[in-house]
Amino acid sequence: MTICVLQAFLQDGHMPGNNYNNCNPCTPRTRLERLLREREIRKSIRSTHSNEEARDGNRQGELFGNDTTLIEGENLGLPSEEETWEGVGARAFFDGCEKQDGRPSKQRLLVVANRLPVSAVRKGEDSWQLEISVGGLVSALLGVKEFDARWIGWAGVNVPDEIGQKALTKALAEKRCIPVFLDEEIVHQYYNGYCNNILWPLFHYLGLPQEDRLATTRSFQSQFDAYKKANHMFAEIVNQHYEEGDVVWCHDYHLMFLPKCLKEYNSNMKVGWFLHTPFPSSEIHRTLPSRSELLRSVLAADLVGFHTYDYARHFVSACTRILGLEGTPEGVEDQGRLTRVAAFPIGIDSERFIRAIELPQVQDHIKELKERFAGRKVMLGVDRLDMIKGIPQKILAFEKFLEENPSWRDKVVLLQIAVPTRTDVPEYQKLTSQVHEIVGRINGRFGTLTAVPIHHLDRSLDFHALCALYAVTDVALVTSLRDGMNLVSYEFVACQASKKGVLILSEFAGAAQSLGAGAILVNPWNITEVAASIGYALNMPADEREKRHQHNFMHVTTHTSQEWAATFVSELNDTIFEAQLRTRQVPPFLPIKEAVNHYLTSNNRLLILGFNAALNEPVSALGRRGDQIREMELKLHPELKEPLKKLCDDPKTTVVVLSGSDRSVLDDNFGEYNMWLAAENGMFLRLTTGEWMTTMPENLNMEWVDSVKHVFEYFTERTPRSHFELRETSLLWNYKYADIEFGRLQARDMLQHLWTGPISNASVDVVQGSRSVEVRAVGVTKGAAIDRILGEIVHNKGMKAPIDYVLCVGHFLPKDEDVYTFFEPELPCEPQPVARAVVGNPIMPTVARPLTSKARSISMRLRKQRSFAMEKQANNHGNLNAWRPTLRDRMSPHEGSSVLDLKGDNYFSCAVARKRSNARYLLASINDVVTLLKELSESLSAVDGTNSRFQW
Ligand SMILES: O=P(O)(O)OC[C@H]1O[C@H](O[C@H]2O[C@H](CO)[C@@H](O)[C@H](O)[C@H]2O)[C@H](O)[C@@H](O)[C@@H]1O
Ligand SMILES: O=c1ccn([C@@H]2O[C@H](COP(=O)(O)OP(=O)(O)O)[C@@H](O)[C@H]2O)c(=O)[nH]1
Repeated sequence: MTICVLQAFLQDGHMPGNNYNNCNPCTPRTRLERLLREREIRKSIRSTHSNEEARDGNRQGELFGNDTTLIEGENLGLPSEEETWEGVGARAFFDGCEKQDGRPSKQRLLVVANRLPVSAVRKGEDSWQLEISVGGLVSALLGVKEFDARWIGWAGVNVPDEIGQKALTKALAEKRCIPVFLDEEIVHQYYNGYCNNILWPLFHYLGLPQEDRLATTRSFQSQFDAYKKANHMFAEIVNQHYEEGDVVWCHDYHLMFLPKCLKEYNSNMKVGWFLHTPFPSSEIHRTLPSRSELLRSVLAADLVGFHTYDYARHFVSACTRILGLEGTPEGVEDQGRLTRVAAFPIGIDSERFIRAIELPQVQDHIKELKERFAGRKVMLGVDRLDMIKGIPQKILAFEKFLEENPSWRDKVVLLQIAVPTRTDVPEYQKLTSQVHEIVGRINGRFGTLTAVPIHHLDRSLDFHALCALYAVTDVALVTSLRDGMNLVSYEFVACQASKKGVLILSEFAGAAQSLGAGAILVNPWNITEVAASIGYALNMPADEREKRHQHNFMHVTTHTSQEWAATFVSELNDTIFEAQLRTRQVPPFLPIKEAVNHYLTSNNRLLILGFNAALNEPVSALGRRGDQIREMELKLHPELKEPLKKLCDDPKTTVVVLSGSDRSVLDDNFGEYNMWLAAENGMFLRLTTGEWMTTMPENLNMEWVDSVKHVFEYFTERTPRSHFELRETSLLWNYKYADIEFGRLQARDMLQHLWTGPISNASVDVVQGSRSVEVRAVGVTKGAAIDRILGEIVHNKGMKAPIDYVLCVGHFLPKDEDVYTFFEPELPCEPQPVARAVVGNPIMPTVARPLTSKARSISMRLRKQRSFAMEKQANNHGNLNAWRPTLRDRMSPHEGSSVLDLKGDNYFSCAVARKRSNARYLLASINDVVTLLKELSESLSAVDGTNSRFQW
């Protein structure tokens, strides 16, 4: 559904379907407008659909098996092959998205999760019995019916033989399931080892196992290798079944590597990843040896989802702190690519539970239970037997309650369903014994000949028995030490329409964020508090129970699993739609070959190169800590030394390094080359064989320096690992080595002060970098300086032929991007007025000398030519496109010899590692700059000896 709507957007920018356009003519423009519109459509489809269902006699109830054992032909809630379409009433919304038979097609969805919704039990060489798997992930996804879904996963069993694999594949196909066959060794290392012994406890704040507690001979590394291998096996099966346009939805911590594998196979695949567990604070995640690799793999997805905002925030923070990437309110950005990160709280198929309570077999169960526990209040715990569920803590709190409230001892019973899980992992085996021991002790202590206070079951219940239990419960006790969401709490609420029992809920379960107002929230580690809450719940007056229940019931019935899945998929589609929009605004990558060819065929070339983040040595990925002294100095990339030398020595090439850095930094790095250095955004200029001179405008006001210095000192003192540079014409405060979040907060404060405080009236420009704040004299930009620099170069070289090739490469601040547009005829650009510098300026270096008058006159000529071009453009304002002046037009030699002779294709402006830019092209990283300059220099060697057309 969603994909059809969005595809139609992409094609013509209009919502498909006349009906829709008639009722609301506005076309959604923003992301939020689009998502709201989609939600409206979904609601409308759903209400039509449920009316039809009511008319047809409620089909959904039949879709779900009544027992945990399924025999062939029974359905799972996933529609069968024939049932891929429902909701005839939706047709109006699907014009242009119809199948050949006239029915709208549903969004195809590949759900990839470690565990299939069924586990297989072998009954013979080629016969299998399928049982519903237990766990929140399965329960939630079975409720999702709006998609043409297939489920890819492990069937929970080792099938070494081909006959068995074929038969199981066939049996699963009927349930729209596709198996991934993992052998025993992989399961042991990947599932029991890396997933359940490392990631699971870590993500639930239980820490990493000590290396000596990892299964004897198995090291962390071999488990991680198995994890990656298993993820590749999942990817292989996805690739086999993938069809263009499919949404691939990867689930959980088992498959953190999968998004990367899938994108490597097909970068156009729409990939979402959702985590069902908590994502811990970055301080916990950073203890994981494979922390960066896992984060990067997940970031390959288009959309990353979590149950709560907290988990999403932790993830973004881990990416910022561990990978050094940019976290934004939308997600995580890496070199212009955005991975959207958001919270999508899961829900349940509440209708299914509400309807189940009315079924005769459930009513029978309810009757039986009521009789069995007559005269006693029923307390209930339903959990997998997992250490995160806090079962021992729960039982101990119950013991404390009985101890302190003797009058309740024969009036209350705790039913604890503890579903065995991950039984091959030693920690889980230990937990089973521990729980048995505590239950035995308490029953021994408070039991009588005819009754015990705790009924503990080490098994799962079928759906109807579970619903009956939920319905007769007075107090549900969820004491998870950490829990991604906890659907048991939702299911309990859904089954309590008549009883309106009380929910005691751990504040460490994701569900606490949604059901917190109606439940009694507890800290499960505080046994005294939980015991007191039990007393409070058992004694709660009816009107309070009613109010609390209504609050929770409303949430559970509106935030369903259907809504959850539809929202996730809808956002995933929209994320891709937005990325496409963004891509259209992003310049293309530099065609290096073309740039080299034009370089070779030109006679007078000018290379303008930025330094910071364009030519410097990037910090190695492995050693990347970003906080060490050795990384703080700007150093020319070692691989650039040779090519740069060659380019500088070429008589037909002039190289200028144009940087914000001060003169000493440029002297240190480039002093040995035959090139021009333009320091402090072009305020100082020197040919490396000569002295520094200044191009600084004479009326530059620098009175603000002391006040700004004072502000920068203040923030530097209070922001560890930040530093500031006092340059001649600007001050730069840099926090790239500081704690990134703290640095950002400090920068916000600083900017606020600079923009609105006493300095706001000074003639300064405050320039915000990604991890810096710079204050410059007003009007100082690289673009403004280039005019004067060119004037000096042209004069100095006594240039005879015009410059017929310009390559301008840098990671420039947006403010300095006017350097790209300087050479562009189409874009307006205001050069700064040029005037002689004042040598006596308080912060002027004594060694710098002003521009020569000849250079100034050339620079003036350049500027005149520019305004002539712009005038021409302005005169054509009726039809701007009718006359587009080329640089040749602009620089036509009506004042003597021409300076520039650029056709559009001889000008290559290029932004490094930026997502949006006024440059014509992009280079992804410094490494690409290295490749480019190497190729240019090598091309010179290839044509060595042909330089006789020397034109200078
Ligand atoms: O498949 P198993 O290893 O036997 O484990 C069962 C599932 O446990 C986890 O469930 C989580 O998902 C629930 C729904 O989002 C959530 O409510 C709960 O808090 C989580 O613990 C696990 O994440 C699943 O992958 C397992 O299948
Ligand atoms: O005997 C049982 C006990 C539990 N469940 C289901 O197991 C899921 C547990 O999900 P939850 O989110 O609470 O925790 P998880 O086990 O996924 O960590 C719920 O949907 C329960 O209905 C079940 O089917 N049979």
